[in-house]
Amino acid sequence: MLRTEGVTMKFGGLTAVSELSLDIGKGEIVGLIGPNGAGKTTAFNVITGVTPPTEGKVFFKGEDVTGLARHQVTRRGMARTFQNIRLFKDLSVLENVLVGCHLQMDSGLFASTLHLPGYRRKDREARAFAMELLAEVGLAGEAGELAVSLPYGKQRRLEIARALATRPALLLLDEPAAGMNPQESVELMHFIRRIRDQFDLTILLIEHHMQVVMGICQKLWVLEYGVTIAQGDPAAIQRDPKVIEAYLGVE
Ligand SMILES: Nc1ncnc2c1ncn2[C@@H]1O[C@H](COP(=O)(O)OP(=O)(O)OP(=O)(O)O)[C@@H](O)[C@H]1O
Repeated sequence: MLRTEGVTMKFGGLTAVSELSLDIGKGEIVGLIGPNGAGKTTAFNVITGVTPPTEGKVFFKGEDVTGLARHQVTRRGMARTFQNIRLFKDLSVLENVLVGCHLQMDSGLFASTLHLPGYRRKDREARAFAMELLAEVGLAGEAGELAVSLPYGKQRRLEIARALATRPALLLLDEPAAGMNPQESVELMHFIRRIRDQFDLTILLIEHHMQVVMGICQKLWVLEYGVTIAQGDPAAIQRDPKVIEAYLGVE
């Protein structure tokens, strides 16, 4: 589903990501972990087309998507959430999800401005789909409220619903458990597994919360200063001396 070949990202003299080679199969839940500043978010930015890599290639569903713009990557079925929640604060919960739906709709500005019949039908369908997604993430009752009025955990779910609205095959989650208590984290694990099954997703997540990482990821890549220091299943990673020293030891 997703493969990167020797992806390197340099900012001036700093190598934020060095020769990262990921290989993620359809339906897998995979974790990208490492201490602060290890290059995880930079890797997400390269994969999702925010910045082209300095070197290396990104393949998505077998296609070379290196250097494509963000909207082109979205169209091909990749969606993400952000470490710092990025919702449209002045829009309602429903409208936030509709933004995601419209990113995937192919009617142009012309049709939408003139409110042509085809557009109106698509708009109705988008609203129905958005309401379905809100029901899935447990926010149907809050559809008309302002996004900013939701408590933190619900804003995270809304961000995921908006990402799902683009009908992705691959979902990238940047620290989905950030700021959650242990009970919320357990619920989040069930939630992530459920949406993976229900929406036929492949999931790549960045997470510091070890209980979540070890609980749901089938495979892990561990970065330190941009370098991949370990890769494998959670049990092997937990035993890896380099990982213990670099990361788990300081938890
Ligand atoms: N646009 C940029 N310009 C210059 N340096 C950058 C830029 N983006 C990231 N960096 C640097 O690249 C390194 C990796 O940062 P990145 O945010 O990818 O790490 P991270 O693993 O996501 O960290 P965290 O867990 O704190 O989010 C850091 O040293 C950071 O300061």
